[in-house]
Amino acid sequence: MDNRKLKILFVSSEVEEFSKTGGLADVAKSLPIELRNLGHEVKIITPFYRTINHREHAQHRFNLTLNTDYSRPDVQFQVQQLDLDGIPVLAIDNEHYFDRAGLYGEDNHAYQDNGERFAFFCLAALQTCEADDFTPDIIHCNDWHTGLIPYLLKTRYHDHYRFTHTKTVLTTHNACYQGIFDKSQLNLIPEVSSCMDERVLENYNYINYLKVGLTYSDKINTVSPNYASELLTTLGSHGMSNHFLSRIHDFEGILNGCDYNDWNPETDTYIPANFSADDLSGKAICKEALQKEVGLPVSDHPVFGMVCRLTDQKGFGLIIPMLDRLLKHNLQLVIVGSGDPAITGQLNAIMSHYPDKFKFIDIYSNKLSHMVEAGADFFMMPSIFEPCGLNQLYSLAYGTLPIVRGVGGLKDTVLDYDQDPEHANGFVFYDPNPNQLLNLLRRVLLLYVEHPEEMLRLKTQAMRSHFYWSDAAKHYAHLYYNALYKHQNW
Ligand SMILES: Nc1ncnc2c1ncn2[C@@H]1O[C@H](COP(=O)(O)OP(=O)(O)O[C@H]2O[C@H](CO)[C@@H](O)[C@H](O)[C@H]2O)[C@@H](O)[C@H]1O
Repeated sequence: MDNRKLKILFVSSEVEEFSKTGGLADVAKSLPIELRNLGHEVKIITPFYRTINHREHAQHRFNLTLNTDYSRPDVQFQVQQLDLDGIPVLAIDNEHYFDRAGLYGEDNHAYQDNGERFAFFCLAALQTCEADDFTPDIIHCNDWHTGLIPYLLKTRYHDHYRFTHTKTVLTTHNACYQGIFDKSQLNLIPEVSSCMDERVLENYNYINYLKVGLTYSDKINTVSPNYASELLTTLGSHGMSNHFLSRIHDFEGILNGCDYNDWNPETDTYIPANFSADDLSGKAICKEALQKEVGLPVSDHPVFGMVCRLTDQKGFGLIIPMLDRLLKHNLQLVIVGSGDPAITGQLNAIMSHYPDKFKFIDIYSNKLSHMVEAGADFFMMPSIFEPCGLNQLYSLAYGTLPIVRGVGGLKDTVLDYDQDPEHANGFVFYDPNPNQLLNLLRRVLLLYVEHPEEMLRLKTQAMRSHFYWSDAAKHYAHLYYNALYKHQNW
C-alpha cells in the first residue's frame, strides 16, 4: 500500500464544533482529524454561517471576488480561518448567502435559493484553495452541497496548474437529499446554466447536484457497505441506482466510526456520573438524572430513548401507529428531536395521554442527547433507511442497547439477540411494519423483566464493540490512492 502523505481538502456544509444539523457534521470533524493523525495534511472548507460556533476566534484571511459573467455583478466574499484540533478550517463568509438564521432553511422550509447558495459555495471553495496557495492531491466532497466541485474541476479548472493532479472523492451521506434545482439557480456558473449535456442539465432545464457529483468524481463512496449495496438496487437507491451502477467500479461503502473522544461514558462531561463496562454503577445514576431532567417519575422501568432529526427516514411512520399500544406497558420513552411539524404534532398529542411514561422534547440539545445515550436502557432506531447511523454506535459505547431496523449501516453494526445470543449487541427487526416493531419491543421488555443478568451481559458486550474512526480513515486513504492512480474514465 502507498504511504505517500497526501494534501487533502475536505469540503463539507457542516462541521461539528462549528455548525451541525446531523451526522454529516460528526463525520466532517472526526474523519479529518484521523486523516491528519495518519500523517496527511488536511484543510477543511465550510460556510461561515451566522450561527457558527467560535465566531469570536475567527481570523480574517482573505477578501476575494468571485467573477460571474457580464450579466451579473461579481460576488465579494471573505474567508475566515478557524481551528479544529490544529486543522485549519477555512470558512466562506458572504452575508447574502450565509448570514441567515438557519443552515439550509427556517421553520422546516428550505431556503428557495439553496441551489444558488451552494453553487456559490463550490466556486468559492476552489477560489479559496487557490488564494490559500494549497495544491490538494484530493478534494473530498460531501453530499449534494459540494456536488458541483468535481464538475468544475473537470471543466473550468481543467487546465489550471493548481489542480492538474487533483482528484476528487464524493461521499454520499444520504442519497435521499439530492439537491434538485431549476437552472435559474445556476446564474453564477454560466457554463452549467447553458450546458447542453443532459448528464448535467436534465431536460436542459434542471440540475441534480448529487448526480453531477457522482458522474464527475474520480471515486465515490457511501458510509456503510450495506447502504452501498442498497444504492445499487431500484428499491433502496432513492431513484439513483442507475447512477451508482454506472460507477460500480469506482464505488464502495466505508463504515463511519464513533468518536470516542466525544462519546465516552468514562470521560463524558455532560453526564452526572461516569461509568465503564467493568463498572456500570454510574449508569443507574445517569438513568435517574435523565428521568428527573425530562420530568418522568424515577423508577426501575426500562427507559427507551431516541435522539434524531424528525423526518420520515427515522421511522416515525412505524412508531406512531403502535405508540398507544406500547405505552400500555410498564416502560418509559424519551424522544429528543426537532424537524417535521407533522411528526411534532402527533408526538405531542400522544404525550398528553401518557405524562408519566412518555416525554417528547422538541429541541436540539447536545447535553440532552448525551444524557439520553447514557441514561436510557435501550435506544430506538427503526429507520426506513439509514446510510450508516451514528447514534447506534454512541448507544453501544454507553451500554444502551440499540433496537434497530436491519437496513443500511444499522445492519452492518448491530447483531440481533435472537439471531446470535452469544455475540449480540442489540435487537434487529426487518419488516417496515409497526406490528413487527411492537413485537420486538415486547420481546425486549420480557428479557428486561425476566433476565436482568442477561441484560447486564448484553450491555457490557455492547460496550466492548468498537468502531474506530482510525480504521475508517485508513480505508479513505486507500480510496484516495486509488483515485490518484486510476485512469480518467468519465
Ligand atoms: N435533537 C437533537 N439534539 C442533539 N443532537 C441531535 C439531535 N438530532 C440529531 N442529533 C445528532 O445528529 C447526529 C445524527 O447522526 P445520524 O448519523 O444518526 O443521522 P443523520 O441522518 O443526521 O446523518 C446522515 O449522515 C450520517 C453521516 O454519514 C449517516 O450516519 C446517517 O445514516 C445519515 O442519515 C448525531 O450526532 C445525533 O446525536
